[in-house]
Amino acid sequence: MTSFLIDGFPLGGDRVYVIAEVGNNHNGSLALARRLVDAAIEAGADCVKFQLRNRDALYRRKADGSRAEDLGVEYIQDLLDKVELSLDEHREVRAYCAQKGITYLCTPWDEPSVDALAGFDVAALKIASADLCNPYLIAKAASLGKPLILSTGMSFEHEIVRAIEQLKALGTPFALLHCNSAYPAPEADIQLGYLRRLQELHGLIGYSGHERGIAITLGAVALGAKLVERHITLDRGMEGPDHLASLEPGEFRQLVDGIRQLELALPWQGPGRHASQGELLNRENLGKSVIAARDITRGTVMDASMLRIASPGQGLPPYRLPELLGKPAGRDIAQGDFLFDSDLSEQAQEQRLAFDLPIRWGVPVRYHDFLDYRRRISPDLFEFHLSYRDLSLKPQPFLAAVECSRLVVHAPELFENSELLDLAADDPAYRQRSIDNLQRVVDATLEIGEFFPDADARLIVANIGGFSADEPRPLAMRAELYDRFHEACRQVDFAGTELIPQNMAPFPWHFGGQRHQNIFMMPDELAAQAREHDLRLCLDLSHLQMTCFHFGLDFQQALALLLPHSAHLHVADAKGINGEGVLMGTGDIDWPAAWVQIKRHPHVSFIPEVWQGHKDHGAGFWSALQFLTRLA
Ligand SMILES: C=C(OP(=O)(O)O)C(=O)O
Repeated sequence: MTSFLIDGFPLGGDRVYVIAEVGNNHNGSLALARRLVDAAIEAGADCVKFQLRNRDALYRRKADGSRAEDLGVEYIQDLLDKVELSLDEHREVRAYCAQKGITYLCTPWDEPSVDALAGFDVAALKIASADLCNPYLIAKAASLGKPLILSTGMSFEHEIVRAIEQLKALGTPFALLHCNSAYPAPEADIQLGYLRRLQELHGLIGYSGHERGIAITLGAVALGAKLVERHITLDRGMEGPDHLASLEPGEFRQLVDGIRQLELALPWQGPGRHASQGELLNRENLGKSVIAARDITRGTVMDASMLRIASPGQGLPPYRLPELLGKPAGRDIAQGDFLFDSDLSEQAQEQRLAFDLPIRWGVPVRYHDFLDYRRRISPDLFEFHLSYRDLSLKPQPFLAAVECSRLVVHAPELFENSELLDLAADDPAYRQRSIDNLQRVVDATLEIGEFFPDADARLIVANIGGFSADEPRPLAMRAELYDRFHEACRQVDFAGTELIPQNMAPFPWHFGGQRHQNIFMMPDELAAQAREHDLRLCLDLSHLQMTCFHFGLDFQQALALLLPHSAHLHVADAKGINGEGVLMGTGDIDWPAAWVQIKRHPHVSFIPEVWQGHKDHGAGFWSALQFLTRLA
């Protein structure tokens, strides 16, 4: 086991440990040292590190006390004369770090410095590259019983192996940092790929970088570095040995942000490659499928001339076309229709289906498939998912009267000119267009409503907006966003329809990409909105689960809070933060517990809203409804 804790931080996990190395960049000034601690905290570092030298012990002296050295050593010694902090000042810096709540680490450059740090209650010790080949200092540092971080710059592999063997024999937990000890280090000398070799030698590796910029250090993280050390300075132009190889605070912040992004991007849920939820959405829209090249009547044996490949990607993928050849069509397939898995089986399709469920249920439909569904099921409701194009169609040709006790219409998310519905938009003109669009949805709902004479309610589900592109809006803005939404609603003539805003997940997908949601997301806010504004909600359980997952909330508690305020449910499971709409039982929701709660609220209705449920004549919806029937 190579991982260990530094001050409670588990090294070796998904999160990278970021060390802001002050080294001597304080230039001997206690005030500057404190400012660098503040800058490191501000930049998001996990730890701030210093260097401690006992100059008498560290450097040799001739018998006469002189220190005549080569030019290079003399230059370094002269610089160090100017930039050291006294031991008392180091103690003050250590106390300042404790006060500010950031881990303090230090590199002792000699044995008396190890002794001094023994009194500092350090969480770990760093061994500089210059001491990797110094088993005496390594042994002395290990004697404190703390974990060690060792840099491997300026050394040869046999020296690294020797240090590893020494520490293993001592039983000291340690990490090894790949490093090139030039300040700044030329890119071509860094040999970042050596990280892979280092990882073979020892499982826990990191990178101590002295190059310019942040790209190479980010690359080190991509190659497996679990610790990263970079110098921090307030001004790269200052005099001192390390400033030129340091990052200024803004750059350090960019480095930390980049590392945190990589932490999200690097984990791989193998084996194999899985398409993400966002990709699946895009695959549906952009991908290709097998479709009928002409009308195929039931029983006709299919051959290549009857099939072709076209977009979108909602049917069988192109590489499965050969499986259909020689099979008799199990149904009448119209030219342009997708072919599905069910077209590969001999089983009769399109039989009627019935579900025995304790609350009112329905399925999502588009105008063009409504009559198909109506032939196969007798649900309590249909939920029409409208696109903005549908709003310019007359619904009459697509519909027939039904005896449903409820009508639900899902407003389009996207309108002309790629504009999302946003009743809380910053731009008043944009908001006005959203209001007008919502009014068009109301008008369409009234027309569809004529086919639902027995409906007790004509509900309009809407994702009402309040999202942002690059980052969440400040918390303090939420009240204003809600106010804008309510003001917008006052301008719509609902004419006997009822708007039920849908709760959203923290990162909704728009145009196949991720956004940040700011309102109608947190359970307590949703409940307060419903109470204070006499609103009923469309509660999307998959969104709710993702919200609870992201913010560490209890899903069942949130459900209990929101069911009394809900008119209608979208029922699907969710996995993690982005696995939206997965089939029940394949995600994170405890369904038996959720279903017991839902059954206590007979006023709600629901549709299964599982991802791609409509495909293959609603195969996903039927599985979802059967799953719930078994729970009921
Ligand atoms: C010089 C140091 O380390 P590195 O060799 O990683 O630059 C140090 O920790 O003081």
